[in-house]
Amino acid sequence: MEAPLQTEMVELVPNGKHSEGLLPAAAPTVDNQRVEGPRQSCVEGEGFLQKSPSKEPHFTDFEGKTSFGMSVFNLSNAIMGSGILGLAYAMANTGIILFLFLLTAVALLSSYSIHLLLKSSGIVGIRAYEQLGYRAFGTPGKLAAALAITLQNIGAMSSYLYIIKSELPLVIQTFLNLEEKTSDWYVNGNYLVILVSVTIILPLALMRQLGYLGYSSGFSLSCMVFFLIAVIYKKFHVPCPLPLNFANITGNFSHGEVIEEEVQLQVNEAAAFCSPNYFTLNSQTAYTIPIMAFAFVCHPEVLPIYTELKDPTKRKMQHISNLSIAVMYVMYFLAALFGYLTFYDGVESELLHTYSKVGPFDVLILCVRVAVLTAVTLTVPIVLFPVRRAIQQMLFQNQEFSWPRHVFIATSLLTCINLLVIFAPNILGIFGVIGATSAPCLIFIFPAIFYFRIVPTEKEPARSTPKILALCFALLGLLLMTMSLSFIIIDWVSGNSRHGGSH
Ligand SMILES: NC(=O)C[C@H](N)C(=O)O
Repeated sequence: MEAPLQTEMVELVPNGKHSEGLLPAAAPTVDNQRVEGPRQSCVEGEGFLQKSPSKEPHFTDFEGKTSFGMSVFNLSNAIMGSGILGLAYAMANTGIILFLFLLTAVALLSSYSIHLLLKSSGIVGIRAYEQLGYRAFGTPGKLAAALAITLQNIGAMSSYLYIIKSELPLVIQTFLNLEEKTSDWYVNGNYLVILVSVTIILPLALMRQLGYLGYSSGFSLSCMVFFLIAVIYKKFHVPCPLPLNFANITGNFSHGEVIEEEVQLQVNEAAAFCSPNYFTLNSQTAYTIPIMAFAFVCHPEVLPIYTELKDPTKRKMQHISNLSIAVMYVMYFLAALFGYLTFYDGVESELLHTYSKVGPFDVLILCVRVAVLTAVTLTVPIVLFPVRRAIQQMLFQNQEFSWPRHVFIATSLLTCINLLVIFAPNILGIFGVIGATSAPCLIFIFPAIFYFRIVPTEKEPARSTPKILALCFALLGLLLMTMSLSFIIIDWVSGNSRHGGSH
């Protein structure tokens, strides 16, 4: 890859975590009402996005260098993450048609919310999500946005560590040629996740600058493409029902003489199990919107990517967003469809883990596991950077850089996330809670209310169609959030979760 391209890439952090996203960039706005002070010299990772001092990043005079194509790549990278692993489960609980309808709706709404963000930022010349919050509602607005981003990133990190907890034991089991899972510590996900956190993630998270870690953004995206190809390939090579499922659904295989009707019944049951549902509703359907919302979150990265764009215009950035969302929409649908059509109702909330039913020694699945594990392990420290920065911004705003504080925040964050992952029964809880709280805030509620406040009434009166639409959008977000949260809580209380994949 050419040097200039690399420079552009390194400025972005994968899974939507831009290194500058949480900075109070010293961007004096056009009509200078609520603008934050100059950037703190103590901000970590400064070298990660070095600009010449004469060219203080300003939305209007900042000279972006990133091409259209590279921006599509960067934004796709920001969208794509662990969310893709939960979508097949969502399809199993909605049916193909309802899933397609909901996925389309979330993708379209996501694109509309980017439109709101771009329009608001165009008016005030701001290039970070929190700053829009600050501009709209002052410090509470900024804190709310920072909190939602922090929560979203903590959710993303937890889901990554959860993947380590569930997949690493399987990889080790395969390498050690163990047919059955033993109780040894080296195949215990909880120990392994702590081990990986301490030996790999913590040292990387302690770095002051991200440096080359930024390059792994492209790597994670390639791993997910590899994962998708494997899912499609496996659909045509994994039998349905799996011997395990068949035994489960028919139950009494070995009981005495099997009379002809029983055989027929079993065949019918197997056929019913292995035919797709087009429209289903059950208690787990409540997780669908949160999983999809989680999967489409990239909104904190849109403005930084816009700032980096060459010859930026709102229209161009909207095209970039629409294209990235469209590409991810296709990938998400294919992964969900083929994952579902491989296991049908037997699919687990973390699709990759479901392949352990196929057989522990499958080479293709082993390679996918190793690739995904490497990608998520490298992504955790990158996602941790903006969270630490947000915490520093919120709690230690005007203080110099301090190593003890730097180390303390990273260690505490990792400890909390480890505990969360060890005690979380499955990844669905993470997708559910984050997808029902911070994701709707970042996608629906905040862009709409920020827009409502930021666009001046002289330009668009409060009762103008775009503003009323924006308010309806915020209300829709609030409704989805309340509904999803209530259904998830009801599901927990009634304890009838049927998802697999716990360890
Ligand atoms: N960027 C994020 O916060 C989550 C990402 N959309 C994912 O699916 O993992």
